[in-house]
Amino acid sequence: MRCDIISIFPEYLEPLKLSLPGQAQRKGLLDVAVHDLRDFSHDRHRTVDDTPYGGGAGMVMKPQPWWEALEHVRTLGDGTPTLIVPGPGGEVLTQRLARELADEDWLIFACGRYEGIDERVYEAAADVMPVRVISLGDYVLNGGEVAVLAMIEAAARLLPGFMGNAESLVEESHEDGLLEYPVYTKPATWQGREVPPVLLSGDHGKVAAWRHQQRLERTAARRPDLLHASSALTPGGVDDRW
Ligand SMILES: N#Cc1c(-c2ccc3ccn(Cc4ccncc4)c3c2)n[nH]c1N
Repeated sequence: MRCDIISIFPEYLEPLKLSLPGQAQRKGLLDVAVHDLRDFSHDRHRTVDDTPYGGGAGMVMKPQPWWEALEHVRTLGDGTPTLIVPGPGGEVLTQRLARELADEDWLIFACGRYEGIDERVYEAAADVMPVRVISLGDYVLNGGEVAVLAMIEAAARLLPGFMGNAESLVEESHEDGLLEYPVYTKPATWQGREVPPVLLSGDHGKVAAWRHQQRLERTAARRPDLLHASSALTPGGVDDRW
């Protein structure tokens, strides 16, 4: 998977060189390139924003730097990329959407700031590539960079060969519609608190049953909205909602 990210704060994306995304890049599973939007603004002050038509507070990101940046990035890869624009008005990122992103060969991420990007950029981009507006959730951020970090990590960890132990992906939260079970490690007693004895029993069937029950109870307590469609309620089922 190739990811090109356009931002006025390229340093915000430095964390992609660390941990899992960094490992994926070293494994050749993920190629990440970051581009400074200001490199595509040609006035003396490298301006990328201006006042909104129709009035109102804040500034809007100018179309010309964005279009020049997108056209430049499009020359860097093979085939047709999908443009992902983080925004509070987008479809909300879910595990299912993360899988869709992981299936893409080439993603361009447009990190907006201020009050957003001139709408004509979305229109012009949609003439030459698929465009998806994606939101992290129903709260407001100041820009798209944090969202892109989350989207790339959520997708990259699903790439075949990315996670050393693919089995660890199976019973994670949201993978089948249930939240994950509680986990414990040494020591067996800590501050007078015991690890549940079943986990020390060596009985894999009982451990599996206990863990499934814990997932059901946790989901009912914290995310009852997930319970209605979870395939995990019918063992062996597949939940295509995620
Ligand atoms: N993904 C995502 C997001 C964002 C988000 C993303 C990109 C930009 C660019 C600019 N802004 C600021 C802004 C613009 C318009 N309305 C409100 C705030 C952004 C917010 N907020 N909340 C999310 N879940």
